This record gives sequence, C-alpha cells and structure tokens, in this order.
Amino acid sequence: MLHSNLLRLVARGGPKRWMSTTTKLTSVEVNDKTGIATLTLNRPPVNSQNVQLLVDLQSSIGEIESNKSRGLILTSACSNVFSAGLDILEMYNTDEERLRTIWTELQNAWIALYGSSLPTAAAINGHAPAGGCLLATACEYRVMLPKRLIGLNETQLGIIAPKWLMSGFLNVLPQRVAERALTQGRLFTTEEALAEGLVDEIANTKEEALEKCAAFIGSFTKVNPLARSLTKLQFRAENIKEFEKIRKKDVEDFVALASRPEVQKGMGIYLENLKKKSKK
Ligand SMILES: CCCCCCCCCC/C=C\CC(=O)SCCNC(=O)CCNC(=O)[C@H](O)C(C)(C)COP(=O)(O)OP(=O)(O)OC[C@H]1O[C@@H](n2cnc3c(N)ncnc32)[C@H](O)[C@@H]1OP(=O)(O)O
Repeated sequence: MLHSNLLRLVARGGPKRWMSTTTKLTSVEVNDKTGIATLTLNRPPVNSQNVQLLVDLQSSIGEIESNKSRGLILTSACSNVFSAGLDILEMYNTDEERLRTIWTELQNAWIALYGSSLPTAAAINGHAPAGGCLLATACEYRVMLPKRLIGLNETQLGIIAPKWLMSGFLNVLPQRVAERALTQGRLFTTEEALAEGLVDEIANTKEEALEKCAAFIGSFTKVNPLARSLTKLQFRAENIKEFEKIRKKDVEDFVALASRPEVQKGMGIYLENLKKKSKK
C-alpha cells in the first residue's frame, strides 16, 4: 500500500532528476525515489522512426542500463501518437545505402529493447501502428489510453513483417489470433487489444499509464534482479538466437524489397493519402 502510494505520488510530480543526455529525439528522466527511468520518444508530430530517432533510442536504452535504473518505461511526447512506425518519407526515393542503415538501426533498436535485462513497460499514450507496435511489444507490459489503435498493419501496406518483427506480438497473443491479425494487417482498438491480451491495462491519462507501468516494475521489488533478468532472457533467447542468425540477410531482403519500383510507387501513394487525410 505504502509502496503503491509512493509510486503514485512520484508519478504525479514528486522529486525527479533529469539525467544528462546527449540525444535529441529521445529524453530520459529517472525518478529519484523509485529509480525507474522514463524514456520519451520526442519527434513530433507522430514519432515516425527515422534513423536519428532509432539511434537516439538505442543510446537512451544504453544510458538507462548503465545507470542501473530499476526499470524502463517507454512513452511518447506526442499528444495522440505513441509512434507511427518507420518514417516512410525517409524510405521513399532514397538510395540502397540509406535503406540499409534504416533497417539496421531498426533491428538494433528492437534488440536493445527486446533483449534488455531491465523490467520494461510501455505507456502507450497514442496510436501504435507497425513499428510503434513493434516497440510496445518489445516491452514486458503495456498500458494504453482508450480509443487508440495498435497492431502490425504491414500486409495492409502490401509488405511482409519478418519473423523477428512479429516476435513480441507472438509472445503476447495466442498463435491463432496473431496469425489472423497479421494476415489481415489488423489494427486493434485499445479495448480489443485488452480483450485479446495485446495490452495489459487501460489508463485514462498518460500520467495514469505511467503510474500503472511504474506499479508493474515495482512488482519486482522483492525479486532478485539477476534471477529475474536471466529468467526473462531465457524466455526470449530462442527468438534472439533466430534473429541473430538471419539479421544480415534480413537487411539485404529489406533493401531489395523496399527498392523495388512497385514498392516505391506504393509508398508514394501511401504518403500522398496520409497527407491528404491530414489536410482534411
Ligand atoms: C509503406 C511501405 C514500406 C515498404 C518497406 C518494406 C518494409 C517491410 C517490413 C515493414 C516493417 C515496418 C514498417 C513500418 O513501420 S511502415 C510505417 C507504417 N505506419 C503506418 O502505416 C502509420 C501511418 N500513419 C497513420 O496512420 C497516422 O498518421 C496515425 C499514426 C494514426 C496518426 O494520425 P494523426 O491523425 O494523429 O496524424 P496524421 O495527420 O495522419 O499525420 C501527421 C503527419 O505525419 C505524417 N506521417 C504519419 N505517419 C507517418 C509515417 N509513418 N512516416 C512518415 N510520415 C508520417 C503525415 O503524413 C502527416 O504529415 P503532414 O502533416 O501532412 O506533412
């Protein structure tokens, strides 16, 4: 009781310490009382994942791990979007080297989060399609605001999510639900996501989501951290091993797919539609 009250007080603006950070598109704030770090994605308007954001994310995860924080909460500074996934503008009309860098940094960011030994939770304070869902499902716990969307919608875009990218999704959903959702490219509403187990709790505000994430991380207070992290990593080891085997080929597959003229054309149309929609 005392512990959860303390977490609530602290999440509402108790003593906080800003860590020195050299990154710009992510920020890290460690709560002095709980030792929990909040990592915020800050690339308005939708936290689309360009190379810089992915590199900054890795650097912030590294910073949190080396500062021995008790856990990591991932959230967004954007008011209605957790992350819109990969920055399509960056993938459009570019060269192979850039595509190689984008995919390599997405892989690096995913493995840094998925393989982190710390307790991790996502306070999903907005929509989380595609790469946004990837980051959320790399965490161990998800709390989401009502009436937002989350899922891997790749097939809706005519593209295929590789196996590693589905790992987190497959960790939390029954195989049958995951297969159907992935083949349909389904985006779940928050309420549907809760019913299926894709998210763990709903919160009405970002502050409440942060509190609930902190309470999840607080649930490990009495567990030996080494035993906890080794147990977590045992659950994830098979996926990580499979990923390591194919990661180089996966980059080349992505570059070949994303540079195909018909895929580039599709991206152009998709971007145009996004822009038309946002002007309405
Ligand atoms: C697409 C082909 C890729 C082919 C490559 C092969 C890849 C294989 C494996 C794929 C793995 C991961 C893929 C991805 O992550 S692809 C990204 C998929 N993301 C989406 O489909 C989400 C698109 N965005 C939205 O649906 C909505 O923006 C939103 C997130 C629901 C938010 O809605 P909103 O109303 O709050 O904001 P909106 O007005 O739509 O957008 C504001 C501006 O942001 C621009 N924008 C949105 N999303 C992206 C994006 N992903 N990349 C770049 N830019 C984006 C949007 O165009 C608006 O711009 P502007 O203000 O008009 O200039």
